Amino acid sequence: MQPLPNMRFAPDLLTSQVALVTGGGTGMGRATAIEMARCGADVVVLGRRAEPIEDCAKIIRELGRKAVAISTDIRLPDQIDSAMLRIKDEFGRLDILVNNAGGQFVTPARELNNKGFETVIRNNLIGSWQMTKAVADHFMLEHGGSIVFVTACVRSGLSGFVHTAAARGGVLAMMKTLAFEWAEFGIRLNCVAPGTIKTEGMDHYPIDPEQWLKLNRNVMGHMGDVGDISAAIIFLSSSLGKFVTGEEWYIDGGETLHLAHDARQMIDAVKFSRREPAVLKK
Ligand SMILES: CCCCC/C=C/C(=O)SCCNC(=O)CCNC(=O)[C@H](O)C(C)(C)COP(=O)(O)OP(=O)(O)OC[C@H]1O[C@@H](n2cnc3c(N)ncnc32)[C@H](O)[C@@H]1OP(=O)(O)O
Ligand SMILES: NC(=O)C1=CN([C@@H]2O[C@H](COP(=O)(O)OP(=O)(O)OC[C@H]3O[C@@H](n4cnc5c(N)ncnc54)[C@H](OP(=O)(O)O)[C@@H]3O)[C@@H](O)[C@H]2O)C=CC1
Repeated sequence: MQPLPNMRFAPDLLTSQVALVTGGGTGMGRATAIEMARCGADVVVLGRRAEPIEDCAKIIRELGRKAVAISTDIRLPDQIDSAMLRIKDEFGRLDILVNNAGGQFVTPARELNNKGFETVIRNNLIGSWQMTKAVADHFMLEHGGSIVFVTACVRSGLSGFVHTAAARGGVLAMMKTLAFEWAEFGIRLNCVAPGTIKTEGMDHYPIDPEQWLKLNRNVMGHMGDVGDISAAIIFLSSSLGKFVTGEEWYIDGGETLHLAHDARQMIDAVKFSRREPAVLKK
């Protein structure tokens, strides 16, 4: 597990709020769940494996907040319904949903079969929809709330990840649609799109952090940390973001600035091309 980032917000920012973080046992979800508790929220930590979510809930309880860990697969509606009933029972309300759970694998599109594509769509798009709809039906259409989706930087596609590019693009369009439809119920929805963030999730990828840096070319020259993402999520979830809805926020260390043309290269191509282009050599 990574060390926790320093506290960034006022300790009463989320007082009286109940938050649910999917994928809350590890990585960015864990950091967000714990930071929300430090800001005064009670927290539901959700994920499939019991151990990481229980561990996170224990840390939150040690901070003096109420926390429950609920083992749930966001792809399974029956499990989601049970989770909602448990939350109603334990807390009576839910003010914040962070749709952070997700994952994918790297593959060229030509080698991806239909089952693999559907697997990632089910996890990263349909899972987020099911959680969002359940939370709205059970809680937020009645008393309002805030929903943040953790997506990815897919504005220009994402080579090697066609499945997740499609899923995250779908989440963005869904989020904007719901932000319009549900504004009248006091529900705000936004996306946070991380660039390359150092988490245990990265261990699933066949590449070390130094290689990642060469590939993603962010202008800061280092990976982000979980606190960079939790800070953005908490800003949007809390009263600090009360006038923000339907937005997508790239937290990527300037990774996507490379989409722009660098005219300095006309003057001195060698001096200014500081990094290798992100082309995977065969
Ligand atoms: C967004 C891009 C930015 C770059 C960096 C991003 C980093 C992160 O997001 S890190 C944090 C997220 N964590 C992960 O990504 C975790 C790693 N991935 C997974 O755990 C899994 O791949 C999964 C969650 C996406 C799917 O798991 P599961 O539902 O258990 O699916 P199966 O393993 O049963 O596979 C079903 C089906 O999918 C195809 N498939 C799975 N893995 C691969 C693979 N490595 N290569 C090609 N195809 C794969 C395949 O069709 C599988 O069916 P079978 O062949 O019958 O097993
Ligand atoms: N790290 C990065 O650079 C980037 C990450 N992202 C996305 O950000 C999010 C957080 O990633 P990160 O913290 O790095 O990685 P992690 O792998 O640490 O977090 C993913 C979490 O999601 C949970 N999860 C996955 N599938 C399901 C499911 N079907 N039901 C319930 N929980 C599930 C996992 O727990 P369990 O397996 O126990 O269910 C795990 O705790 C993910 O959606 C990821 O794809 C996007 C861009 C870049």
